Amino acid sequence: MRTRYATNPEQIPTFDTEALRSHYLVEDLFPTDRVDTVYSHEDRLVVGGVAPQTGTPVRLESPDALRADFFLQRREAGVVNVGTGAGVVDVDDTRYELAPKDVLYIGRGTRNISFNGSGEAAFYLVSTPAHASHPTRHATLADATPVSLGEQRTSNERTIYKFIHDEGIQSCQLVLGVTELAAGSMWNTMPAHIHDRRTEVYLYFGLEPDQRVVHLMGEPHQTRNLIVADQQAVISPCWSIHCGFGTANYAFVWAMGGENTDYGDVVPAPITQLR
Ligand SMILES: O=C(O)C(=O)C[C@H](O)C(=O)CO
Ligand SMILES: [Zn+2]
Repeated sequence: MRTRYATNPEQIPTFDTEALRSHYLVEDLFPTDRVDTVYSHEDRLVVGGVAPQTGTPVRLESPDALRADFFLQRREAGVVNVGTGAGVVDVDDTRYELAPKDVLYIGRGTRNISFNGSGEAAFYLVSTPAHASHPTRHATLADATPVSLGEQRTSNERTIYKFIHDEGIQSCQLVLGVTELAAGSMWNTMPAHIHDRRTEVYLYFGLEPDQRVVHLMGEPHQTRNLIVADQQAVISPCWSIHCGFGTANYAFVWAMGGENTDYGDVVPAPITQLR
């Protein structure tokens, strides 16, 4: 398990490109037949990934840093298949087949979780501390709450699929969904926003290997950029905007943890005030 400590917006002017990347960008998150995890001290979010290849079940072990008997002893998790084909997640005695972009919410107290696939599935995991146990739920894009935003004129036409939120799959604090950009639209989350009560992580996927997303972060009056490749994540502290534009089409998983599960609890960062 890798660790990322929390940062303060006053540090941003002192960070060069490498410092920005080492604090906020998560690379190499999908090793073959092994689960990798990153523990962020921003709201204690854990992100993880695995690309199961051989058909052998890959078990989610509890890293020492959690000091737990099993990974979800005091946590809940959302899993999204960000690969190109189906894969299987075994949760205790139940088997879930996840098509690309399917989501599985796994409640606190679940002891045994393993990932199976033969090369096409890639499982992304986001976990937050949990004080109660909610039922495990599998959902497809068709089950999610879709919200259409943006327009072609501003190159930000997109559909936001909300899966885990206060009016969808119930959780303690995890909020999670998937956003798809319309063909020809490049901007996500523009106009941007911040949410002081929640940390957010974006995981970009479905981007061709030779293309990139330019992700903007920082306080609205002091922005920076990170150049992000396919299947890489960006940690966004509560004081930071999080938006980006791709050099080609892409999708992303957004996931939050913190004070509430109210998707709408955001403060807009108007385009004209960005610097
Ligand atoms: O394109 C968008 O706009 C988003 O997907 C925004 C995210 O859902 C988000 O940042 C939620 O706080
Ligand atoms: Zn947000």
